[in-house]
Amino acid sequence: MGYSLHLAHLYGDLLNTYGDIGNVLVLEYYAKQMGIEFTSEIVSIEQDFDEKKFDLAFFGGGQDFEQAIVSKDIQRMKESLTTFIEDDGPMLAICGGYQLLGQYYIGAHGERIEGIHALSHHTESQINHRFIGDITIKNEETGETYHGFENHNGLTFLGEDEKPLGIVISGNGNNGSDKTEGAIYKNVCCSYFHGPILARNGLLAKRLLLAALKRKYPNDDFSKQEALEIKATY
Ligand SMILES: NC(=O)CC[C@H](N)C(=O)O
Repeated sequence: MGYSLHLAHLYGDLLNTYGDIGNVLVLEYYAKQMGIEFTSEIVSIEQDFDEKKFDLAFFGGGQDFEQAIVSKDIQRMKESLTTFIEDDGPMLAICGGYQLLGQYYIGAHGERIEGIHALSHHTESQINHRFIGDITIKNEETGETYHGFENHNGLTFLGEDEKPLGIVISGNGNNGSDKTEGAIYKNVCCSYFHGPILARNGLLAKRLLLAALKRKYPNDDFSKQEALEIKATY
């Protein structure tokens, strides 16, 4: 049987800090090795997100200026994106995208940039400071270590129903104080990692692809795809 996955690249023309689009290329790269036909399309300003059309979604990072534009437009998609997430749709959200899935983000000039409230975290602002540099974290459940580069003003605080993507080994992470980095809620995976995150952490790409396959083809056996070996690339 031939497998296919179709990805929504949310605001891919506006939010693409440090080549976040590379995450889509990496998903395509591993999908090919797993025998999956992989396609993607950008869903942006004034377009609709049809939750039945997509098997996974990617939402990249951006600067406050672009984020404010996206914040206004994305409220139209609040319902369909929330339905997708609650229905176990796999999604990867980075930095600005991560912030916009949550309650709100206070920008560098104190402005409130509204999120879609699909996830329970919220993001405050640092005063005249950014977290910039290399970062390493470890996911406590899988034991996997992830490497990346962070550059953000926002200080994110997780909600009670969210788990961190990892515990900070070196670097700052969500807020520099509670040792958490990123968020996991259902099949949504959020992080401040640029790099792009999946180019340096192929195991995470594999997890997202497997989640999408299992959700779309619930009766199939994916042990062959699970066996795909991914070499460390960081
Ligand atoms: N790199 C980003 O996506 C940055 C997100 C946001 N503008 C911040 O500074 O926190």
